[in-house]
Amino acid sequence: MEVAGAPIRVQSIAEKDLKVAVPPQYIQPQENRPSKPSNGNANDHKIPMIDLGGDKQVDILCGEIRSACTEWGAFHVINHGVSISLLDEIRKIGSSFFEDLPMAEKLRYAYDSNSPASEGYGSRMLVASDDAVLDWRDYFDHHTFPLSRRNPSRWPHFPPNYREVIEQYSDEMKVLAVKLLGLISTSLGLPSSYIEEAMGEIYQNITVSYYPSCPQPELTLGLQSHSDMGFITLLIQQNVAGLQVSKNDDWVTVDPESHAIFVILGDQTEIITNGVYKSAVHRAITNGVKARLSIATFHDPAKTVFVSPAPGLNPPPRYHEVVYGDYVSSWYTKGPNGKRNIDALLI
Ligand SMILES: O=C(O)CCC(=O)C(=O)O
Ligand SMILES: [Fe+2]
Repeated sequence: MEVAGAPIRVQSIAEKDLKVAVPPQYIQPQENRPSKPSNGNANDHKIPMIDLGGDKQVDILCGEIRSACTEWGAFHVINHGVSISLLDEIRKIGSSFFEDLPMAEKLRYAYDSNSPASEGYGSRMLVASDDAVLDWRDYFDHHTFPLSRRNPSRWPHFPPNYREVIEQYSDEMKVLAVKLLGLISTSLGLPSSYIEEAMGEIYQNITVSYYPSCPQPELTLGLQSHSDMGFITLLIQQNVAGLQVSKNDDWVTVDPESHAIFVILGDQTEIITNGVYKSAVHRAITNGVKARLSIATFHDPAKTVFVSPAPGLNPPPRYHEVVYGDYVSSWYTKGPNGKRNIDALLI
């Protein structure tokens, strides 16, 4: 945890005269360091791109979703219904907050280091213990749904349209998330509202992550390997690559596609689909020359919701029922460590 009154952000480390070496807390053990990504042209390394627009038949669309979810647990979507200008706008206000505001101004929005997953500007979301290796990342987390959690006065006041853009983006991403959860349910022969109803009220967070350029990208990670805890994450990147998805013991780089939205299945989707669809293990690497920006929109259930495999799907049940709040607590105490948390639920 941070020392009160002395918050450290990766951006301030990167801007000091540390041009040649990163502080030791950021150096990953050998086995976690990013080796050369093999992102060849082989078909099994091509992340699916699904077109949601047009008048494609639902069974064709669901076939594409099923194959992407089975093989990857992640896929790009285009013609998703969110305007491209809104994607551009949120990328713009996100980088402006990190790059145009002085550190002292940004720190006025610092998250509460005593409460895990609190809203605001931080750098240590996934740190389970004091000796954990640190991610080369700063972020701003916004609580956006349910509306009772949404309080734009806690978000940046610069650039002036920042809060308005986040609100609009939040609303549009929720619509897309519900649509995708419907298609995912249908693609498994479940009623289209199955997952949405099992989730109950949707809890949505938007995390803008900023990865300053790093003097030793070969030794560090922007974000350690993990799967997301909730149901579905919708992610966009700016033009610098860095997100990687694990596939057959290899890391595949996700190309930043400016018009597309990247869909990542979380652990609760793996549980409810009884493992037919697996959550995607992913991480972010750093860049030696350029800073990188991503915006991830998470969709989770309330902490009191029980999640269990849909009856009759791929029997017998392979996961224990879990109370979502317990799952989150275990994640924050033990750290993500790949998929260790969901593995603990395997029957
Ligand atoms: O920066 C990225 O592309 C990954 C972000 C991510 O995986 C997360 O915030 O959970
Ligand atoms: Fe993630």
